[in-house]
Amino acid sequence: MSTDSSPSSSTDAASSTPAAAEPAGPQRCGFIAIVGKPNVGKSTLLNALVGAKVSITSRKAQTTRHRITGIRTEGATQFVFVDTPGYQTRHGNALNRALNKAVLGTVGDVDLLLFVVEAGRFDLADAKVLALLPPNVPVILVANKLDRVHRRVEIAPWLRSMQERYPFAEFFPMSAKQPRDVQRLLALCERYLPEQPWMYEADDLTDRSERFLAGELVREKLFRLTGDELPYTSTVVVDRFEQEGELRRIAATIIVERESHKGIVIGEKGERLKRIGTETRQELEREWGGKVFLELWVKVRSGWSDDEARVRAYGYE
Ligand SMILES: Nc1nc2c(ncn2[C@@H]2O[C@H](COP(=O)(O)OP(=O)(O)OP(=O)(O)O)[C@@H](O)[C@H]2O)c(=O)[nH]1
Repeated sequence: MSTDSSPSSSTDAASSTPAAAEPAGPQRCGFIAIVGKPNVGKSTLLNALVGAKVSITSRKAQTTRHRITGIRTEGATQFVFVDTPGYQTRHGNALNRALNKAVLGTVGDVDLLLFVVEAGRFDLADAKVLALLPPNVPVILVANKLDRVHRRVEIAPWLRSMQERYPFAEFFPMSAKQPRDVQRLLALCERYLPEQPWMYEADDLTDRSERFLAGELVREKLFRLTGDELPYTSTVVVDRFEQEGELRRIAATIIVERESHKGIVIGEKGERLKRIGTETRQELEREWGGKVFLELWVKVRSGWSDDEARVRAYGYE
């Protein structure tokens, strides 16, 4: 079993090569999917690996619904990351069927899988994701949130028990919040990517549009600021995105299932909705370096998550 606590000198060299330098060897490029049950830290890890905010994070489970590609180019290697929605097993409605399809569609055609769990833990929800992994793709077990494990001696026997569950290619205990761990994981991933020309420009971060990012950020603020009050079936649709010089005009609608949820989103005297808007606008302005005009609406569409056609219309398939 390799726990990769001591990366070889060749990977050290690769990880310390500045991104701008002319790559020495042949180009490498490949797809990496990050999978795992909700809330294990997939989005945090993706952002850390890419080195920029491309996927939203939240303490609330189930915030990532779309496939998001983050790209990192370092030395001669281009890592193309694919984030997947948390695998949903509790409900069988149309929204969840679409989510599960997205997971299955993503994992089959990648070069490497990062299966993320919380270090020292493995439960039924983890097992259900593990059961979906295709046998022909190498899988690194990422035991995340190691900083939360107080009794480190228990990690070795836990890793051995994990070894019996699946033929993992590597075992990697880490914390997605620890930059040194992230850099070591990147070096490890590099070894699994094929020699082939890059698919993107060296400075591309994501192939998702600004419009998409705007919707994701509204969703992030929505869930952050409503805590556990709002069910995950609420969503955001960007109705309008226009750019005039440095100014972006955005109109978005938060869609909820019940009148009572609408009240939660709007808050007392409209305070909460206002805060969701302000925080989103400020973050987008920082990200793009230009002014943003953001209009937010809240609409009730009861039963939308049970309606296949609507789920498709909102972009989940
Ligand atoms: N202490 C600690 N917390 C972490 C670490 N990685 C992630 N977290 C926290 O765990 C929570 C969930 O992280 P996310 O990145 O949103 O998890 P996710 O797996 O993408 O969640 P879904 O989108 O629901 O599938 C957040 O509060 C993170 O800050 C870590 O290494 N250590």
